[in-house]
Parts: sequence; C-alpha cells; structure tokens
Amino acid sequence: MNHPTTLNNAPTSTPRKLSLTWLAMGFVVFVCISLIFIDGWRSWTARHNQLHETEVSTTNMARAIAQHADDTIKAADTALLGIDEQIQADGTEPAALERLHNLLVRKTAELPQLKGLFVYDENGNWLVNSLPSTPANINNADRDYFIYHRTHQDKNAYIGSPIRSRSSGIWIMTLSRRLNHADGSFAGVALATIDIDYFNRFYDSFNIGQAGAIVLVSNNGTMLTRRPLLPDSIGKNMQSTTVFKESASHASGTFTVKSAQDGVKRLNGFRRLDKYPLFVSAAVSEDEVLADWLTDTYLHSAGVGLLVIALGAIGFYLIGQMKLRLNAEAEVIRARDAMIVLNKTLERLSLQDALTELANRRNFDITLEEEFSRAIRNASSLALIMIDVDHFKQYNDLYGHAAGDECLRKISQAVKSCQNRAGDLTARYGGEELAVILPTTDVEGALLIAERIRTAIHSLGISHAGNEAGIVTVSAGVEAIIPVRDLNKPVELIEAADNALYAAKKSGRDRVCSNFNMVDV
Ligand SMILES: Nc1nc2c(ncn2[C@@H]2O[C@H](COP(=O)(O)OP(=O)(O)OP(=O)(O)O)[C@@H](O)[C@H]2O)c(=O)[nH]1
Repeated sequence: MNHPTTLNNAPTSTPRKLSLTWLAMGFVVFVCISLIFIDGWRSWTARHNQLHETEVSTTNMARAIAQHADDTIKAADTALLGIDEQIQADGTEPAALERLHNLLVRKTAELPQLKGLFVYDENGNWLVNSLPSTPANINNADRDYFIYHRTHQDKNAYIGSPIRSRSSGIWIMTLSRRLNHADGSFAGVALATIDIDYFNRFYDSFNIGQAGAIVLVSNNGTMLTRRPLLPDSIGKNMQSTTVFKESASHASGTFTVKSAQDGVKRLNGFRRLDKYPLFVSAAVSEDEVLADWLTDTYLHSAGVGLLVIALGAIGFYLIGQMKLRLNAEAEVIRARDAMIVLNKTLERLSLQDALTELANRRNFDITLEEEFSRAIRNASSLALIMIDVDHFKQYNDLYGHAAGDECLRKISQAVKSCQNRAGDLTARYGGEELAVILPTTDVEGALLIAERIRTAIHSLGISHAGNEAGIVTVSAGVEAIIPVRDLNKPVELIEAADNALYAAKKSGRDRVCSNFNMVDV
C-alpha cells in the first residue's frame, strides 16, 4: 500500500551552527594573531639585520682607523730611522747637524701628521730639530720618553703618553727611538711629535651619529685621542673599560656595552694596530642605529594594530550576522519540522477511522484503486473480504450505543490481528461493516483469512443475547479477481464481495461465503 508522499526530516542545525560560528571565530582570531606574529617577526628580523649591519660597519671603521694610525706612525717612525742612520754616518759636528736640520725640515714638510722632529743628546739637551729656531736653555731629560730610552737598551720605537708641546702648546703624541754611540752606550733620543688633531681630522670623516665615539688608545690603557674630544679625554686611563679588556684578549672584534659615563648603549668595533702597541675602537649608539627601525616599527605596529582591530570588528560583526542568519535558518527548519509532523498527523487522521483506528473509507478507496492497478499490471489476483457484524442493531438496542462502539473496536482489532502481510489493509467500510483488501491473494487464500477472522471474533466471546450464537458473530463475503485493464473496475470487486456477504447473511449469518464457494459453520 502506498501512502501520499511526505517530506523528509531535516537534520538538526545546532551542531552546524556551532561549528560554523566557532570556525569563523577561530579563523578571524587566527588571521589577527598571524598578522601580529608576522609583523613582529618581520620587525625582529629587521632589528637583528640592522644591528648586524652596524656590527659590520663598526668593524670596517675600526679596521680603517687602525690602518690609518699604523700608516701615520709608520711614516714618522721611518723618519726617525733615517735620522739615526744619518747621525751614525755623518756624526754630530755642527756641519753635520746643519745638514741634519735641513733633512728634518724637509721630512716635517713632507708628512702632514708631523709637528716636528727633534734630536736630544744623552743629557736631554736639544741637538737639532725641524723648527725654524731652537728655543734656548730647554732640556727634555725629564720627559718620559727620554727617561725610557735612557733606561732601556732596546732600540724599538716608543710611543709616549700624549703631552702638550713645549714649543707649540698643542697636544701631541710622541714617537721616539734611542740613539747609541758606536760603543752602544746611550747617545740621546730621536723624537717625532705627531699632531693629535691629525687623527681627529680623519675621524671626523666618519658618520658615527651624535652619540658615537672613536678612540685611539695605547696598549697600557692611556687614551691618545677621542672623537668627540672631551676636556679629560687625552691621557685618560682606560684600563677599567670594556674596550680595554676586550682588546687585551682579542686582536679585533665587536661588543655592545652600556657606558658607565653617559649611560648610552653602544655597539663597538675594535682592532689592535699591527705594528704598534695601540688599539682603536669605533662605537655607535644603539638608540641612534635603531632610530629608523623604531619609527618603522611604530608605523607598522600602528598599521597592523588598526588592521587587526578593523579585521576583528568586521569579522565579529559578520559572525554576528551569520549567527542571526543561522538562528533564522534553524527557526525555519524547526517550523518546517513541526509542519511535517502536523502534516503527518493530519494525513494519518485523514486516512484513519477515529473509532476503530482502522483505515477509513477514503483510505480504503485509495488503496483499493492502487492495488487494483497493481494487480492489472502484475496480472495478479486481488481479493476482498467484506465483513458485517450480525444483528448489530439489536446489540445496540440491548447494550446501548457506547457498548456497541466498544464492541466495534474489539472486533476491529481482532480483524486486524488476522492480517498477515504488510500489504494487506483492514478498513472500516462503513457503519458496522469492515473490509479487508488482500493483494496477490486468490479466493481460496481469502476464504482462509475470512474464516480465520470469523473464528477470531468467536474467540472474543462478546455476549450478544440477540444473536442465535449468544455471542457476537460476523458474516463475511469473499471475492478475488485477476483484473484486466479497461475491462474490470474496483467497484465490481466490491459488489461481488458484497453479494457474497449478502449470501452469507441470507444463508444464516456467522459464516463466510464467496461467489464460488460457501463455507457453512
Ligand atoms: N454502536 C454503533 N453502532 C453502529 C455504528 N455504525 C452502525 N451502527 C449500527 O449498526 C446497525 C446495523 O444494523 P443493520 O444494518 O440493520 O444490520 P444488523 O442489525 O447488523 O443486522 P444484519 O446485518 O442483518 O445482521 C445499525 O443499528 C447502526 O446504527 C457505530 O459506529 N456504532
């Protein structure tokens, strides 16, 4: 039996709504965090690269400054070696000193770093120099370079502490060598004075920012010069500084340290001179180096922050809209589900008899029509049993209409319980008359079912004083047909079964009749 089509139940929407909403929220949060992370990572990398580039540049600066210092001192030292050679070859007679004076003047003019070249005898008296005129009664025996050479046998170059020139008053660096007599005894000192400003002019050519610094320091920790030059720079003891300690243990390198003096954190590149006991350091302020990076980072962070806020706001607004839409969708689905249930109920009610809960007449008519068509298509036998309660009018009269209703209900359930196949249909045909449609059943089969029904009603044993049997009984008419298209109609089957029922009634009730056969009880 086919029933009118019903709508499928839609799956509930709550999990989909939850998962979609969470997915969207997760996505928005993920995108925001990713943006922040990517920008943070970019910024950190840019900072790292900036510092690395600065390290390279301070290293290069230190190398250039060290090379400059080496070359500057080497040129002066070469002049001292020339003086020593000339004195040894020419002696210190007045004529020889005159020639030496000319040489010193020439050399001083050639080398811009030189302030002067001087030769002192073993007592510190001025023998000859590059000055236009020699100051009278000056003795340099008290200078540290003089004392050093007088007390040391070696003939190495000696770089003394920076001093103010007695002749010019400016800060100078002294480079000196010991002069010996032919017997190796101390004969005096050859001295070159180097203008410390010569170094500073070179250091000015480097871009070290406002808070950067360049220093030239002796290996014993004495500062020879500094850019920028502070009042106490020259001659300052650097032994406690990091740059001194670093250069004492490494020929070159870089380090970052916060200055104890001004609190500025600087990136330092340092290098020892190859030939002389000095080292140099070039330092730039970390704040200045990172100033552009910091501005860029602020701009980026502000941009990313605004983007994240906008993305978050728009994202959560859209999620809100999505939630509303999903809620509305869920409402529609709930309404549809309720409608489906209602429709099913209505459909069931429209096809069901209220009293007996059997299929009603409408359902019977629809089903008979369908099964009739199917039987035509399949050329199969379709059987119909019409059942009528015997003397039911009297039952009503004897026991009342309510008892009659109850009796009908019991009979209906008993008839229905005899139904074997899912395709069979038991219906209330009208009043106290029931009908059973039996698809793919011939008349013998239908007779057996009808007899089973009749027996089942007997088994109920419902008292009926107005019936011959003393209990409620039924009569049944059976008909079966293999219908032919355009030849047979469902109504023929009903009429034939009705005729058989009439025959059953007529022949004494409580029996099953067919148009071919009659079963007596
Ligand atoms: N209680 C009750 N009675 C019904 C219902 N439908 C029909 N009837 C009664 O069933 C009776 C049928 O009476 P009749 O058609 O004369 O037939 P009968 O009394 O059963 O006699 P036979 O069919 O000849 O055995 C009527 O009195 C109807 O009122 C119902 O739903 N409930």
